[in-house]
Amino acid sequence: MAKTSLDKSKIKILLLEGVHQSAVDGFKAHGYTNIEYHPKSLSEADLLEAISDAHFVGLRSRTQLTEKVFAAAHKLVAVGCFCIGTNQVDLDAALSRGIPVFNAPYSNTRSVAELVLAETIMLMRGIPHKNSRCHVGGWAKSAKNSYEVRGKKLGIIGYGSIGSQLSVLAESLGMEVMYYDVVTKLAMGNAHQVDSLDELLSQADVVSLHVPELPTTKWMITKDELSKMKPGAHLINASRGTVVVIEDLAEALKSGHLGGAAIDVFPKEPRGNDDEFVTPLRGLDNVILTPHIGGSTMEAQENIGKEVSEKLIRYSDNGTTTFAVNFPEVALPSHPDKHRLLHIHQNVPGVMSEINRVLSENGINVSGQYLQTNKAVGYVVVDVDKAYSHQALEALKEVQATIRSRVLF
Ligand SMILES: NC(=O)c1ccc[n+]([C@@H]2O[C@H](COP(=O)([O-])OP(=O)(O)OC[C@H]3O[C@@H](n4cnc5c(N)ncnc54)[C@H](O)[C@@H]3O)[C@@H](O)[C@H]2O)c1
Ligand SMILES: O=C(O)[C@H](O)COP(=O)(O)O
Repeated sequence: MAKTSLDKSKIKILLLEGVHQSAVDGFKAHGYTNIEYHPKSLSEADLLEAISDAHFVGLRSRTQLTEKVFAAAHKLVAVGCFCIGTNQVDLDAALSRGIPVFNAPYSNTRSVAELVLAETIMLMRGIPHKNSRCHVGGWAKSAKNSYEVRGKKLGIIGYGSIGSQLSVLAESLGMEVMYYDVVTKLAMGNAHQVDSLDELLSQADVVSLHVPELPTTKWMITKDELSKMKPGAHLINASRGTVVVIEDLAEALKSGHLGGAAIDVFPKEPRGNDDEFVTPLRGLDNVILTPHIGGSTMEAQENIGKEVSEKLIRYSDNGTTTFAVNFPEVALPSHPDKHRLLHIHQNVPGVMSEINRVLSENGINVSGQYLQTNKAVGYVVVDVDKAYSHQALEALKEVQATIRSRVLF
């Protein structure tokens, strides 16, 4: 008799880095009960073991999914980044194995923008120093180097989801906003785009970084860029730790060239809350240090948990890949009364005709077919009568250039 439902208890979901309970609830509500949950990231050795029989993995910014890890993940079907950044995942290694990667591109953007706005005010008022004096019994009551943000210049590097929201919030406080981006971006309110990074650095009272980690943003801010900032200006980085050469920043702060900094992300971050945090910025009382919590609010984490688990569940149940960051995007209708075959192959000429040939040679009637490709990979979805799905899957496996195929009941 044809199988009509998948045994979801056999599908292992590996959740790392304390992703929100909303993700666990989402999986369970859809019948996925085999969930291995870890409140922090795993060492590489533990990760290799845990992922070896996992079908889905959910992680945040700390876990590195390298080529080596993918090579050990023999059953992996999809990856969920429960955050914005996907730089911790080797997206090409995933793609070459037919593994889509999903993320949550918007859910924590407001949280980051709010934090940066607050830090802008704190830095302009010299609060880090005043706060630390009070904590040791001092009393630094003074207006020296303490300014309103109204009328001051905020320079935003990277005017995407976070940068543009920050722009609106900062303007509501009367700040003049300028931004630098490699793409021409529509200005929010009265903000204006500048032509070069140098132009922004030389004018802004506060510079805030909101670029993704890319080869082109790696070590984007070195002592050269810092030296171009106005004396007494402040730097905020809540993007990625590899964007700023942290030793150079420490020097610029110690020399007094910069007035202060607020740093949320670091080239080296501890694996969990029990590990020591080491940075040359420790002990500088004009610096706000936060443990990569720009997006860590209850609202953001709950929303991210729901959003990414939904994307993984939709892919698992129905094959839909919309909003995958590395994979051909296919939005699929439900498939009542049919079985659905998913076929992922290298994107070379002739695969579609071969698929249709093997299906027709096996006498399989196709009731729906969907295709999308990107540069490297093609993704074909075929709906067939239930009685034929096993035979069709075997036939599809014979197609040359197949990376993987599976059936949804
Ligand atoms: N601290 C945290 O907890 C936290 C939370 C969320 C996101 N982030 C980080 O913030 C980054 C930005 O988030 P987003 O949602 O605004 O991303 P986004 O993709 O919406 O925007 C990024 C912008 O940077 C621009 N850009 C790319 N390269 C550039 C360059 N060399 N110079 C100038 N501009 C450049 C892009 O054109 C884009 O407009 C994420 O990639 C992530 O790494 C950190
Ligand atoms: O990319 C992101 O969304 C942020 O860096 C947040 O990462 P986290 O989930 O590890 O806090």
